[in-house]
Amino acid sequence: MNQHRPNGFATRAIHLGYDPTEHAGALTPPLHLTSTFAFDSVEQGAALFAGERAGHIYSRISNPTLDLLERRVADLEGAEAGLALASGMGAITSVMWSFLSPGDELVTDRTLYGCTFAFMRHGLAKWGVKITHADLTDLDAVRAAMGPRTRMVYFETPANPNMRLVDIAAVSAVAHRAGAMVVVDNTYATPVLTRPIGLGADIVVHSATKYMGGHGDLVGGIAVGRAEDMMQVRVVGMKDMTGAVMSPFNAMLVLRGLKTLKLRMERHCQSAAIVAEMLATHPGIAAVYYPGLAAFAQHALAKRQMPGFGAMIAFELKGGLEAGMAMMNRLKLIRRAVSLGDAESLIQHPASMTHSTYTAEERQAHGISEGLVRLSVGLEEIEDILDDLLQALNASQ
Ligand SMILES: CSC/C=C(/NCc1c(COP(=O)(O)O)cnc(C)c1O)C(=O)O
Repeated sequence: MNQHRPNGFATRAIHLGYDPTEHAGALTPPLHLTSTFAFDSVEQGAALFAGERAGHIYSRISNPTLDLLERRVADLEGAEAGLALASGMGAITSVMWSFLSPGDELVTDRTLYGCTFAFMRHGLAKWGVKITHADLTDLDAVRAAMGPRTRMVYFETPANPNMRLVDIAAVSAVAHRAGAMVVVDNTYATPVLTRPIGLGADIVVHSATKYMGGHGDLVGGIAVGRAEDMMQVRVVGMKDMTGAVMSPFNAMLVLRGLKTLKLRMERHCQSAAIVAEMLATHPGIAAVYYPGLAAFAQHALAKRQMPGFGAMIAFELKGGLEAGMAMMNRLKLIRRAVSLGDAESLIQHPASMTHSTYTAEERQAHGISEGLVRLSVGLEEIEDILDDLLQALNASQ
């Protein structure tokens, strides 16, 4: 991950787009806690509404604190423009509503975060969008899934919860040949480890709740892409259809999180690699899914697509669901909680929690086993993380 170059990632994450001399010398950007903006004149207000002048009208449309966050995240992702939203689901739904209409088709991977899966199956499908799940690791399957009305290909890489990877460049080439746009949920990797725009994606979405905020103290979402696409999501999907706007206060917290994102990801990845190696050799473990392990089915793609392998690990115990739940209940330091990407290590059971939106049959069909355990490796001392996992694992031996 050593991408040092003038104005490198960490430098831009701290400085891009803000000059203290333009704000009374304030080192940190001002927080614009305002719902609305006053006009010099009725004519100026009318010109702003007509789009004839640039400026702020109302904080459900835009806000100066959000502006800075949007510019910074777009830059870090290598995109033209960005949009800050109330949550990851706010970002995902605002993008989908902006570009999909009844009769359109959406091709998506076999593994998705539970609420994304539910939105597609029980939201979009109800409004006449055809959802096709395909194995996006098989390019022939992607080609076969593309139809005359396929408008969008959507996937997560690595995917929540079983760590499936998708070859962004390869799938984007197939999708673009078929006239479809590519939307990638980059929550698990972050732009530190993967920048899908540079690999062919048209739009990237994030749950900023996770690594970008990084401290478990906010819910937020991000979308980045071409300027005209982001304007479409801003004025159609977000402003009118979901209203899923980020608060300026949360934008300030995400701006603060971004300053240490690269530093935190380096530590997260370092610790996760050690934990994954321990799990892979522990007698009580039946399977470990971590892109950085040589035994990981898509390790070659992981090495090609990711300079670091992230901090999410999925694994199964030999005693299945019962052993997994007993182990999780014996943990003392690692918190039993959903969400991920926090300073605190978090562990949860997808089948009964984050992916309980799937039926048991759907989970089986989508590669989410009943006994799967998902671990978000935090920033505690690695010795303490290992001690907690080992005491919980060994008690069952
Ligand atoms: C109730 S479960 C807690 C949330 C979890 N995930 C969220 C998530 C979202 C949606 O992001 P928000 O709307 O900010 O939660 C989008 N994309 C991905 C890959 C995600 O993991 C979770 O614990 O897996």
